[in-house]
Amino acid sequence: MVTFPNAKINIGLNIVGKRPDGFHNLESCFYPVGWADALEILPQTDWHHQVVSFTSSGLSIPGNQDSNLCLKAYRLLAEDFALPPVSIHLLKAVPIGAGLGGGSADAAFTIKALNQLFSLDISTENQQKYARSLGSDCAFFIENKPMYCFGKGDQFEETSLRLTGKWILLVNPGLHISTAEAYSGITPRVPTQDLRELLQKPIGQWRDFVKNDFEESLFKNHSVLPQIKAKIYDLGAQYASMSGSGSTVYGIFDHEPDPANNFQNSTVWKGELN
Ligand SMILES: C[C@@](CO)(OP(=O)(O)O)[C@H](O)COP(=O)(O)OP(=O)(O)OC[C@H]1O[C@@H](n2ccc(N)nc2=O)[C@H](O)[C@@H]1O
Ligand SMILES: Nc1ncnc2c1ncn2[C@@H]1O[C@H](COP(=O)(O)OP(=O)(O)O)[C@@H](O)[C@H]1O
Repeated sequence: MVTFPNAKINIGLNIVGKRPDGFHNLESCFYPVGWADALEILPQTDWHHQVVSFTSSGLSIPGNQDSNLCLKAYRLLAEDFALPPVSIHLLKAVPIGAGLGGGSADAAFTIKALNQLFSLDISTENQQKYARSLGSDCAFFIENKPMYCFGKGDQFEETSLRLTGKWILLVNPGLHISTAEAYSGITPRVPTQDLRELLQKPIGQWRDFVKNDFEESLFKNHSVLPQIKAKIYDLGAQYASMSGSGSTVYGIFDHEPDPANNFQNSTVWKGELN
């Protein structure tokens, strides 16, 4: 089976408080985008095949293969189900440590693929429970549709926000910002305006109201980030922001953008939103 674990963007991201478990409570709208890895999971009938093998190609993934989130997801399900041996191959295309949730998507799509491949009959809710234990934004990718998220980013409320047909431009300057590092630069605060209400305003007004709390500290330390954001607005974006804990900056357009030579040394992706 081949599936395509896609990235997400954060539209608005408020870090509202620190939790007793050391994590932070946040409020954000998570929106799926088309930039994706390719994940192949093949059942192995060969009796001497090891229980699970993992290989990857494309972008190189930091850390050893054994800690890959796809393997972690397999092993997690194997605690509760008699899973047949499989070989997993991941073609990594979504930048890593980029605020796009790429690793979390791989984990969630592994859970979904194993569930389907072996007819495990795990409910959506229980798939989300498994995903939650692998990463805070992992559960989002089980349903993989626009959601207002809160708690650790692992609790959801339906949103009517749809940007179908709009264009998105994603610019990743290759700066690896670890999520833990980004959170350490934040002073949490409860926002004065409810993000759900702000997102009901016309998209052209979001610029003044819809904020990503990580921008303040990270833009100070990494000047390339505000430069990219300004260029995206220059290209005619209706709204631009950094996604998650960075370093990807995105723009939403009502037409196909032409990034031309504006973003040398960055990886650029564009596509239509669903
Ligand atoms: C910032 C966000 C916003 O969407 O996205 P990304 O930038 O990673 O895409 C998420 O909160 C990232 O979630 P995720 O990447 O799954 O985080 P995890 O692996 O669970 O945690 C990594 C580290 O980030 C910090 N962390 C994470 C989530 C959270 N709600 N509070 C935290 O303080 C903790 O220090 C934790 O050890
Ligand atoms: N399949 C995977 N894809 C990307 N990163 C992975 C994967 N498996 C494990 N990781 C680890 O997760 C880290 C990326 O997590 P994070 O900083 O939250 O980035 P992202 O924004 O891509 O979710 C990497 O440093 C890497 O060591």
